[in-house]
Amino acid sequence: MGMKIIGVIGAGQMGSGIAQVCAAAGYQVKLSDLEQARLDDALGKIDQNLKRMVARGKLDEAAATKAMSLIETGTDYSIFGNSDVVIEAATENEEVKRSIFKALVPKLSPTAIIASNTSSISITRLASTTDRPEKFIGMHFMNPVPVMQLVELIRGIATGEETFEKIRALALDLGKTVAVSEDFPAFIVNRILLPMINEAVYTLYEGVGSVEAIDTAMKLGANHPMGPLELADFIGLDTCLAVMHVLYDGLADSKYRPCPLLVKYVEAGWLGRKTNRGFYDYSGEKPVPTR
Ligand SMILES: CC(=O)CC(=O)SCCNC(=O)CCNC(=O)[C@H](O)C(C)(C)COP(=O)(O)OP(=O)(O)OC[C@H]1O[C@@H](n2cnc3c(N)ncnc32)[C@H](O)[C@@H]1OP(=O)(O)O
Ligand SMILES: NC(=O)C1=CN([C@@H]2O[C@H](COP(=O)(O)OP(=O)(O)OC[C@H]3O[C@@H](n4cnc5c(N)ncnc54)[C@H](OP(=O)(O)O)[C@@H]3O)[C@@H](O)[C@H]2O)C=CC1
Repeated sequence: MGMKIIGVIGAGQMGSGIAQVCAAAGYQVKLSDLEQARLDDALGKIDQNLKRMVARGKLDEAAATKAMSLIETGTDYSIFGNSDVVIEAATENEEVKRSIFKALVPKLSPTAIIASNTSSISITRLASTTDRPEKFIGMHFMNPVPVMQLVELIRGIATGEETFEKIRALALDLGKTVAVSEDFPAFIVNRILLPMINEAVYTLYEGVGSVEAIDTAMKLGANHPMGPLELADFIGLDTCLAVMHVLYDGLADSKYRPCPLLVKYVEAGWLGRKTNRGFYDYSGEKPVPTR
């Protein structure tokens, strides 16, 4: 039986993007977060994105209206009772994810798959906190979800082949391309990308270049679509730091040491675009470098 109903936990930038692409592909979507206000924000953002796609001729109006009508929100996990798969996209924190799975599992149908969009945390370890490690998998979308082509798939040690095939088919049906990673800290993309971003923060910290110089250098010198500091702000500095901690702890190599300046920004609550301040200040019309 094919999948029909997809649950999404966490309505931040990733959860809302995942909900959008699933609904646009015709799946029924159940989206949850801690606060209804956050869910209303997410619905607003999804609606805006779909309307932009209509304006650019990428989607017809009826399809956008249909997609919006397929998304149901709620703050209680009972909305996931008939979901075929639940994709967890809450904050990058192992304790948060563990407590979500603990509360979620009793509400699920026994056949439901749990997929985590974690950027870095061991799928094997997360799976072991549930009653269904063979039905647990890493399904790692990239940001912005509607635009980025890749989904990384990560099998935990116990992930069943049927689970893997179902989730691979889902990713393909969403129009994505799959790359398979083994279950090691931060998988493939973030094992490579986040140390680069962390190094860019060290480059700033040591005074090698200004925010603007570093981002201009990498955009024009290496043809990256965004500079590394702009990208860090886009990902969220809390998420960047969390991934560096997982790399540092999981691989026990000092080369993954989080830059103290990154730590300080997160401690200040300067998390990037989502808080209007990170390496850039986003409160005005155009982002302004802060160093
Ligand atoms: C941390 C992790 O675990 C893993 C990660 O995700 S790491 C982050 C991975 N992502 C990246 O590296 C992104 C790097 N940046 C880029 O590729 C580009 O800057 C970008 C695609 C985000 C924007 O591209 P751009 O050419 O500068 O901007 P723009 O022309 O405005 O956008 C291109 C298209 O994307 C759409 N778009 C841009 N941002 C969007 C968003 N947040 N949501 C939905 N659509 C978006 C635009 O509407 C536009 O669509 P059209 O072609 O229909 O006009
Ligand atoms: N940012 C990125 O570029 C990428 C991130 N990811 C991963 O996706 C996940 C989400 O990241 P992202 O969307 O950026 O983060 P955001 O901070 O934008 O969103 C996280 C959301 O989860 C909510 N949340 C926190 N705790 C719970 C809970 N117990 N139950 C339900 N919801 C909860 C948060 O609510 P509140 O704000 O109220 O705490 C927030 O709305 C993380 O695992 C991250 O590593 C994966 C790929 C790319």
